[in-house]
Amino acid sequence: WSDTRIRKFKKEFLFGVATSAYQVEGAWDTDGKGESIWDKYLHDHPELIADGRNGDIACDSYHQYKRDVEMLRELGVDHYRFSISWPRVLPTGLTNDINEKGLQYYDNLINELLKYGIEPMVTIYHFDLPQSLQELGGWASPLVVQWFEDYTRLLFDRYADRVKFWITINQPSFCFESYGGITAPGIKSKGLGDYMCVKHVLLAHAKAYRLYEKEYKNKYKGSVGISLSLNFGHPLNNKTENQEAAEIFRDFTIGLYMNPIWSKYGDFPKTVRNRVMKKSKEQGYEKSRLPTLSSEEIKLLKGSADFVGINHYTSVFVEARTDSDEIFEVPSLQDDIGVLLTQSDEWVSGKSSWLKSAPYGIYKLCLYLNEKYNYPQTFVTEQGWSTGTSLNDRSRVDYLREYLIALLFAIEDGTKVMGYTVWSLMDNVEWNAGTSERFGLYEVDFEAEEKTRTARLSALVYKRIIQKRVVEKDWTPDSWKISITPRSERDEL
Ligand SMILES: CCCCCCCCCCCCC/C=C/[C@@H](O)[C@@H](N)CO[C@@H]1O[C@H](CO)[C@@H](O)[C@H](O)[C@H]1O
Repeated sequence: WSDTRIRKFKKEFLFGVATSAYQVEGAWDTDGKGESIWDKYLHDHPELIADGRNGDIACDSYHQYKRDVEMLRELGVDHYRFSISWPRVLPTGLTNDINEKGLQYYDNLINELLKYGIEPMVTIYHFDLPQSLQELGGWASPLVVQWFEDYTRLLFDRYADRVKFWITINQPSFCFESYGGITAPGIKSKGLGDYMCVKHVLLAHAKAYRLYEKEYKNKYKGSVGISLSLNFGHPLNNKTENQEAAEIFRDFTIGLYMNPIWSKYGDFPKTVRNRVMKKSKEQGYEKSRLPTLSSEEIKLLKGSADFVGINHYTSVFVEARTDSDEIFEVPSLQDDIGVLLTQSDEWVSGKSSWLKSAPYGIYKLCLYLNEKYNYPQTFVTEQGWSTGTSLNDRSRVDYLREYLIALLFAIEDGTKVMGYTVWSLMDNVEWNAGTSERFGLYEVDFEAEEKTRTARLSALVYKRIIQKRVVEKDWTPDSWKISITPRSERDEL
């Protein structure tokens, strides 16, 4: 990015931060909340948590939500993306038992946000399925589509008058970790259960979208989208086989979710269907391990989103391999894709092993989506950087600035982006990594009873970017104290 022209985010561009219920709320069994798959998984397997800290208490946002909103006001954000815990509002997962105290908690949070002019952006599902539904088959069962629709209706009935941004599901690609035995519920069904899960997640999303479209949209005028994990695969070099390998990788990691909703003909990408079918036959399966979508399902899915939520953290290089079955488990997504992934040693590393900074990845991703899906409406719903504990998070500042600059270039080249959301407002429970990887603009002292939150350098820098709508590479704050800027003053800046 050598040219020095100053690029600005428009006034209507929304800046925000994100969290999710399991990662911040704590209060795992308070006020009638049911057990989630993450409660069970980490209670049963404490040895899997890097530093032994699970989500039982986390940031205690269930009790400290007013402090969370105060931090949002200090940052001066336009929106706050948070998720609703399904088992907190429906302890059995089904609507036979509605937990009023759970619903009240989100009422309070939403009202507190609106009181200060902060737009709530609600994720309906962020990985924490009620354990009782897991025992009935979870996301591998087709019944989950109806369960999800019933749960969603409850939320729309209760909150749609105040919530204008809805995200049905966070990252359907969770299926590959959940059914790869890596994350809750820890089921090992690679190349089979994971694909069933993807199909049902997409259908659940589409049903929720159609429900809003039919019964709530006219009245409340909100938008419903889905957040996808869209990291970018660059070919390792210009060799044709690596270019093709990168395209296959993108079909499996982007197209698998985007094609059914955003492509002209719908359905999973042809390359993915053909590849999994061929491998399945070779492996002795009569039918493809990738479930088919019926013509009604294709119709239901096509066009079922007002925006695509982009969760983008990093990039990979993709290299063609012919011997993938010797490297990866068979069957598995990795074997079906059949490529080798690497990251450059020159990319700065975050605290998470997979997280390296390659800002041009978001630019390339945006242009790829524009070309492939005809300039879809997007919203960056997550982007973030992990460190250890320190208030001086220079590497996060660099990461944020460089990615935002790359995003400005993508906007200039025609990408339709409504807003940007930093993961995360504060340090939280990073799933199996516990609190060993910190993603927060605010540091959280998990040892302290009140889970004290303190602004990091990145919080001050992000506040400044939001105020000025430009990314100033050399700006440093005079003091590390953060305080609330009244909205009226902010709007004058
Ligand atoms: C020499 C070895 C080289 C290996 C190179 C291969 C590395 C591939 C890495 C690709 C990235 C895969 C993992 C990506 C994960 C993220 O996209 C995912 N974690 C995003 O999920 C959200 O992230 C937040 C932070 O992790 C999380 O807290 C939040 O709940 C998720 O929504």
